[in-house]
Amino acid sequence: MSSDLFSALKEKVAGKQRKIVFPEGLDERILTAVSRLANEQIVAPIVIGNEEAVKQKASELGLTLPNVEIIDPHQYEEMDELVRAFVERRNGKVTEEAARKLLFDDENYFGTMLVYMDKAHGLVSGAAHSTADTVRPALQIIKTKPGIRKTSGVFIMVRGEEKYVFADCAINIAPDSQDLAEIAVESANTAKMFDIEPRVAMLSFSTKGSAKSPETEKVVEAVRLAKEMAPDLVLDGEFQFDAAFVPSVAKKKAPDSVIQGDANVFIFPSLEAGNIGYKIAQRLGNFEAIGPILQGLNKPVNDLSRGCNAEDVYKLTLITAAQSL
Ligand SMILES: CC(C)(COP(=O)(O)OP(=O)(O)OC[C@H]1O[C@@H](n2cnc3c(N)ncnc32)[C@H](O)[C@@H]1OP(=O)(O)O)[C@@H](O)C(=O)NCCC(=O)NCCS
Ligand SMILES: CC(=O)OP(=O)(O)O
Repeated sequence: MSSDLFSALKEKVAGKQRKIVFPEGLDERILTAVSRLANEQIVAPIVIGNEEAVKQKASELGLTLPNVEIIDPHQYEEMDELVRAFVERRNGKVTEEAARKLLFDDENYFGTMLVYMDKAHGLVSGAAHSTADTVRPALQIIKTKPGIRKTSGVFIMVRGEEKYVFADCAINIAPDSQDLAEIAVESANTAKMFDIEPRVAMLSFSTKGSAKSPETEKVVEAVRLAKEMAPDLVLDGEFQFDAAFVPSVAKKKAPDSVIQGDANVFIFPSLEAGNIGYKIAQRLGNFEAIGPILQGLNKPVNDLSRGCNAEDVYKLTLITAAQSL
């Protein structure tokens, strides 16, 4: 199923020559994926780094980089233009001197500015940087789409024929009810991009009032808000995971719900739950975890897990290119 999913994405982006920036030019996994993408002519990669060092590393790895653009921030002729635009975008929050230093020293800020300035269509980073360092430039510069308050990160969890969406597993540490409702609606939209007809479960440690606490009430309110935001969406909660996923348990715990153990989009109540939950499914349940895919940004920027391999980089790049169309 995972290979079907990616053949469809490949077909979608092939020939479109989407320019995707890779700030981590010296990472072996990144270079391996870039070489494959360039040789297959699926995207037009832009690698950030010292040209000689990147070429040397590629040659040590036995990789070719046909038609790969390598940009060294220290040699970049349009740096002044980037600095001016960055200062203007940050609107008083960064001085010219600090902006110049960030763009020279931090490849994620530099790469994100290339996307913001329409010199590239999307960015993939995070193989060697924490999520915070990878996404902060995007939150500050690219920002969220009109009508969306918060960006969030979903994983597509794939095992054989099974496909599920888990969110938020990457960004919002302590989402409130409004955040959770927005994450649910956005995740349902992302699910459709992967041919998943969304059936959304808002998760908790309680099912339909079996426990009451500020944590469970937060999810109950999120369900109410999400139904208001997207009345046609199949969505319910609050559910424990078994009530959302196992039909016989749903019959006992939530017999009147529209979800009868057949949810496929799972919204976790906190980042602790979401990040731990996806890694357990990945490492104990043998699910392939594709993502995190950031949703709600004006332009696609995606963050890899530092535990990724070259195949993960390749796949997240296909998703990034598809998001940019
Ligand atoms: C995402 C994260 C880095 C943002 O934290 P931060 O850098 O301290 O952010 P700040 O609160 O200083 O905000 C920086 C900017 O980002 C914006 N921002 C913060 N969170 C945002 C969100 N979820 N969506 C959109 N914008 C957001 C702020 O509005 C602010 O914009 P401004 O400077 O233009 O006013 C932080 O929430 C975080 O570390 N999350 C957990 C990441 C993680 O480790 N995940 C697990 C591994 S995947
Ligand atoms: C998504 C995620 O958990 O990223 P990392 O493993 O890099 O912290």
